Amino acid sequence: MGDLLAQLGSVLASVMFVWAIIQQYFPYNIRNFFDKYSQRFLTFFYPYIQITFNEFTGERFKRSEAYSAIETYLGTTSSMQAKRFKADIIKNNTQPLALSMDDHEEVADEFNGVKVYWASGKNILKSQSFSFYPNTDEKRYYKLTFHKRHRELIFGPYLNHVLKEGREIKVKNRLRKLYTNNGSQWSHVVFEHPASFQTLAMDPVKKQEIVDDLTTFSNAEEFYNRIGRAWKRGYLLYGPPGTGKSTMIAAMANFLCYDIYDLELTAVKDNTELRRLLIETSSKSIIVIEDIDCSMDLTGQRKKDKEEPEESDPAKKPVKPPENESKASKVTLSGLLNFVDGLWSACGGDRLIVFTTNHVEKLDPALIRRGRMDKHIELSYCGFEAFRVLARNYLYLETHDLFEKIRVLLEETQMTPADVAENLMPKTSPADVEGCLRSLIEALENTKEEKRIEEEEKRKKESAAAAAAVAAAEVKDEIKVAKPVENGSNGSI
Ligand SMILES: Nc1ncnc2c1ncn2[C@@H]1O[C@H](COP(=O)(O)OP(=O)(O)OP(=O)(O)O)[C@@H](O)[C@H]1O
Ligand SMILES: [Mg+2]
Repeated sequence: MGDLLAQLGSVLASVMFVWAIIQQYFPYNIRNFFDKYSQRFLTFFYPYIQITFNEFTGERFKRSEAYSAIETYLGTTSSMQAKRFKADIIKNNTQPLALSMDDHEEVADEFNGVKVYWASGKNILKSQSFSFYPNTDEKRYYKLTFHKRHRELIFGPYLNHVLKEGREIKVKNRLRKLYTNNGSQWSHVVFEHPASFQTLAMDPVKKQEIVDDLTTFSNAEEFYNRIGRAWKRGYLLYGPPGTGKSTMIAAMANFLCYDIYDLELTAVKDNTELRRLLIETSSKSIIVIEDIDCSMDLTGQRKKDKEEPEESDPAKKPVKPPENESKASKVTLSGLLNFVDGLWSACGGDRLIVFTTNHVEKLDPALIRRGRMDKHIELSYCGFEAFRVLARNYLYLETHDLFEKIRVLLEETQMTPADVAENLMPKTSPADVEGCLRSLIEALENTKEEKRIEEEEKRKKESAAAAAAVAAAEVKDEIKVAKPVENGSNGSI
């Protein structure tokens, strides 16, 4: 055995020596020829295919999108196999670190029962210039190896799967942003609102319906392409103040991992500026216009139209800004309609457009028709199920003897989730659970009493008005009865 190894060693040494001579002294053409045929010879016996994904392709400074998607994908796939990782901090609620496998690691992956191998590596190019701090030029790559009989599966579905998954994980891990417009420019901060659908207090059936709708929408790129519609969806959230409209938007953004563009319509000069702002929004984002009835006077346009006949198309008429606005915003209803579903609204990827309002009845029907605002969601006063979510969030409470009383009171009164939440907010540490529930009961009873007094006064006023009307009618009748007598007496004279 020892002899055999010694012989093998000497053969290898000879081959390497000959190869070194060839490299040194043979002209380039011959070397190339030799390379080509040795490769062919090898592939004849070697049944595996290899694909290399370089970190930088073409322009040196632009990182390859495929490389970074693969890096992210392998970060999750390799976490159970690789032994050395590179870690980067990401500020994400669920995961603080993004892992990717370190150089010269190899992991296996499986797709439809086919095994493939990913290896990471790097080429180091020596720097030509002399420096005390040698500047090595590292070129990283991933190498995918698989059997040639799976060529079609790997080139098509598998690589698509890797790139799609990688991009999706990347979107989830990135820091999300909250943009707002300062005139025609978007500026942003990091979006860190902690709201989620778990903490949102509303009827669970309705909540699940919204979650399902969002999930279906975010996965429906092919469907929207097939039916020939732009991949976007409009939500109208309406309800009294403090019922969770803004909170729901934050929950939607966290659920889908989308950025938020909070559009301040009164700061937009005209329709052109509005369109420019739209074009600058990125895909996978939620465009929000809060309190749409306050930011624009869209409401009375059709009515005012009759008073001001000079502009025949109501949609073209400039929107009147609130009275204290010195600069008139020339955004029109038609400009806004185009923003929501005109040709420009289709550029870029998936987008949600969300309007919120306290007065849905004031909005122009054209603005909120299906197709523009596909889903109308009413956020209303706190019901018992919504209360239970708040009790769980604020007091870690699943059930309590006082719940039944609260259920009855909630049915009899109208209190917003914001008010209920304020009463449940612990004022001591540890929380005085019973005290919080009693303070809520007291608040509910006060609201009930106020409502009763209000209704009684209303009833009194109504009955007083009715009595006054009856008295007036009686006086009228008396006059009518008296008149013929007067006439009769006059006639007789
Ligand atoms: N449904 C809800 N679930 C959980 N918290 C809620 C809910 N509604 C209101 N809140 C609480 O009340 C506060 C106000 O809610 P939010 O700002 O979402 O109301 P809104 O409907 O947007 O009101 P407005 O119409 O005045 O803008 C939030 O900070 C949130 O903590
Ligand atoms: Mg709000």
